Amino acid sequence: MGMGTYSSVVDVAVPAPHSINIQNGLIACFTTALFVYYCNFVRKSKRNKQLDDKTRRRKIPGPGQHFLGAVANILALRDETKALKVIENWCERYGPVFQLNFGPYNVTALNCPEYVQKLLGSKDTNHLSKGFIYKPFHAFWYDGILTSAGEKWKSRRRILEKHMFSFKTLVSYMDIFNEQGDTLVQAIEERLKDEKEVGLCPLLLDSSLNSIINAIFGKRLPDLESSSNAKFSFMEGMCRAKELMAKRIMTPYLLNDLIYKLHPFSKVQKFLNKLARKHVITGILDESVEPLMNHDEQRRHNILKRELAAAGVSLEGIYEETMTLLGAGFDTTAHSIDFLLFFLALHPHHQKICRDEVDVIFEDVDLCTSGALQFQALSKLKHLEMCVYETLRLLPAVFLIMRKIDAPLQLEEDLEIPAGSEVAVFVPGLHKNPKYFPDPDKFIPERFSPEQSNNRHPYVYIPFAAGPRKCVGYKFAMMEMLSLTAKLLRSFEWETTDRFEDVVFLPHITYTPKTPINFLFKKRSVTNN
Ligand code: HEM
Repeated sequence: MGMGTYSSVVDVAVPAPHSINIQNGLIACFTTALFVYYCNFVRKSKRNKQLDDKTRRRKIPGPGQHFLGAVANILALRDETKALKVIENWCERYGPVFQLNFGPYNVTALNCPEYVQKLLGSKDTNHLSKGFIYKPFHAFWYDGILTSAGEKWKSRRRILEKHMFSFKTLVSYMDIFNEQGDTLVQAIEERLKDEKEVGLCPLLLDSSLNSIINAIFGKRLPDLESSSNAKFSFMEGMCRAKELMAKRIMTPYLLNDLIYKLHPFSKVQKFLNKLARKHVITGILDESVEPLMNHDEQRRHNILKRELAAAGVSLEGIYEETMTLLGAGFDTTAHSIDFLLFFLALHPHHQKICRDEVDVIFEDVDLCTSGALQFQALSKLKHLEMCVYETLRLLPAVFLIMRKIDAPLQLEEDLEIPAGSEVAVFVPGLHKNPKYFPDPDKFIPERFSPEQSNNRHPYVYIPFAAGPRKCVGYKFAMMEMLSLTAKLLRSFEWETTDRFEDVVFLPHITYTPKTPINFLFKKRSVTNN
């Protein structure tokens, strides 16, 4: 979400003067709401204790297992610049399973591949619903495939897999990634005229949002923004929505509907929702706004709308899936590319191996025609692919996965997580476990060579999750990361003045650098066939 680029959600302050009237009545309402929240908290704590006594036979350790633990844990995570490190430390300290009270929520964290497989690999529909942290997502993406469950989730997922992410459709996206790669190269060249150091985050966010909009609708960001006539850009709205979601998750009393309704954040949410609707309905879902399209784009044109409508999904349903795909796919991929370029800058030796690999491809007319990478070229980028995997191991954009289980989850003979529990997987807990990845903080792409990864447990490395709810866009994201980085490797060499240990990552739904990572690019002189 490029927080160095976009100002904080608190200063959105867009719905200005009359919001002050609301705040006058707010203090009285807030006291009432706090009381309701407290009652709810006591009720839930009692219920959790009953569940514990009834079903668990083994005592599970964890931070804050005392009278004020729920509050102590909130305080421990309050500083967002340290929150990710705090959870990493808990994972290291408490081992394969631990218990965590977070305000009124009692969370069981699974932290070893065997247990994680039991949860994420389960096909039992009672284990597929999402946990409480997804509540703020509903406010913006409604009940789209990321948050929905049951039959609705199953049928929509089937449609997306069949029509948007099938092998044939994925191959047709290569023209999008080529176009975005060339645009990115040009944009960097432009920036180099005035600036020595370039932060790529805003360019990458634009690029990945464009890729998804083009893939789903055969349109581009300017099509969407010019037709809607809104003052705030769509991108700015999306970034602020994510920041607001993150703030709500980290402040659990805001997950209470009554308190949230009275809080100024809900006003900001309404404003952002109105903005998104304006952009998306008039800019992309409205067929009367016809963009300029090439042949592939015409074939794909409004693929999501067409296929969902054919399955009887209403316009509202199409809107929620559109927002879900745009929201789930844009900053995850953009930040991952930013991190990959950062690691390649910090490790010039790996950058060189990747560039040599890319040069061979660009000089082969079957794999790269007139500078356009062909789909089959991507499978030749072996070292680059390992670098992508290693980047996603060290900085998995989606660091937390949660389920609310509606049936007990048996982990061991004497260890059962009761129905109704909130169960979490903190991805870096697995990815940084030295038992599976020796020297876990080091960037060593060779860990993902076939020889080194063949015997690894399949649930120890899960940047795209795993099992039935694995990321539906993971192949799309991999293609995008490989193609864009290949284009950059062909056109530039780069370094960075930043040190890894100085970059602060914030838990803003996805791993987000607090300030932009800066690059020093040097243009290469190469001519493409
Ligand atoms: C590097 C890029 C990406 C990463 C690391 C990533 C990671 C993930 C993870 C870990 C999940 C599981 C979340 C959970 O169960 O709570 C997920 C789900 C999802 N992702 Fe991605 N993702 C990426 C890119 C994309 C892209 C490009 C799209 C769409 C174009 C996308 C769409 C989705 C959707 C719709 C889901 C929900 C799937 C379901 O619940 O059935 N993601 N992603």
